[in-house]
Amino acid sequence: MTAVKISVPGTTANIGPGFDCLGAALTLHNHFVFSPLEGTDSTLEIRVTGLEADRVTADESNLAYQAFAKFYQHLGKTRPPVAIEIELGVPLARGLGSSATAIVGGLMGANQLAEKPLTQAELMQLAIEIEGHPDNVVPALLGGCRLAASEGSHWQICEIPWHSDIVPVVAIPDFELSTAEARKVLPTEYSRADAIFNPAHLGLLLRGLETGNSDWLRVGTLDRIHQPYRQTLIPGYDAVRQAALAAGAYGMTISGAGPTLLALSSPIQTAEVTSAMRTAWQGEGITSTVRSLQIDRSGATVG
Ligand SMILES: Nc1ncnc2c1ncn2[C@@H]1O[C@H](COP(=O)(O)OP(=O)(O)OP(=O)(O)O)[C@@H](O)[C@H]1O
Ligand SMILES: N[C@@H](CCO)C(=O)O
Repeated sequence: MTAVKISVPGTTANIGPGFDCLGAALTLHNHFVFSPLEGTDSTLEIRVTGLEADRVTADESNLAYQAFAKFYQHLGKTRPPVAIEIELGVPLARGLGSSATAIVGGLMGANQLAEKPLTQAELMQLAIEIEGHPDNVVPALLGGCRLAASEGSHWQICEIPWHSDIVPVVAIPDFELSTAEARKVLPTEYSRADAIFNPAHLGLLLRGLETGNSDWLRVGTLDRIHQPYRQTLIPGYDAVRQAALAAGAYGMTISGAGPTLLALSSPIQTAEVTSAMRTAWQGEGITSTVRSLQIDRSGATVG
């Protein structure tokens, strides 16, 4: 078997009220190459290059390898010696689904090397089990904007139309926030008012994403499940949000678990929104990279 190459897009999860169920794939990618290791005693070699490469472990604790190992454990087979090359284009622990890329990359690499015993749906199920929630791994695997809802252990996945007039602008600060930390600050119980607020706003958001209706997007990005609790972990959140809205963004949310902030903008306002978010963060003493992206339609690809 020769080497297999897998490309996996980063993602923006939640998009406001869609906590743990809605996410979209973005046009920034991590690349993985899996090669059988032959003619050596070693069972694992990992090389990481690209963005903040020194922050990713190159041993058995590596998340892409953990997913690779989980695949063989699921099949009840011994995992083969493997060399993994990882080229990072998705910033780590910033709310852009870097962990989902590693999980999807590791599972797909293993499936290819094993000559595809699992279907895409089975890989998706395993990926959701490893990540613990579907909103990053599903769009990372399938591409597009996806809503995931479970019935017992079975998942219904629905593609959400994303209007061409909506540009995702991501403002990525130069500090990390791990998903585990950002989940710790969430309450375990919510009021009835909050339980009503979120599904109403999610419905509005989905119609806003489909139609490009600016009022539905503005109101539909509001949320009471995670953002009110997490925004305190993101210095400059209020300033960047006000700047993005003043520059004409339809709405602004925390991307995934943060700290990246996601503005939804019309194409004509994108340059202004981008510059306003960068300047607002600069005013708080925080350096950021602000990029306007597109929705990745392909998901994880082989070759
Ligand atoms: N390409 C990769 N290969 C191996 N491990 C990775 C890779 N990318 C990310 N990781 C691991 O995932 C961790 C980040 O996961 P975390 O869930 O905290 O953030 P995220 O996935 O970037 O954000 P979010 O889930 O909010 O979108 C990294 O610290 C690293 O351990
Ligand atoms: N839905 C997840 C996405 C980040 O992995 C969260 O907000 O915690």
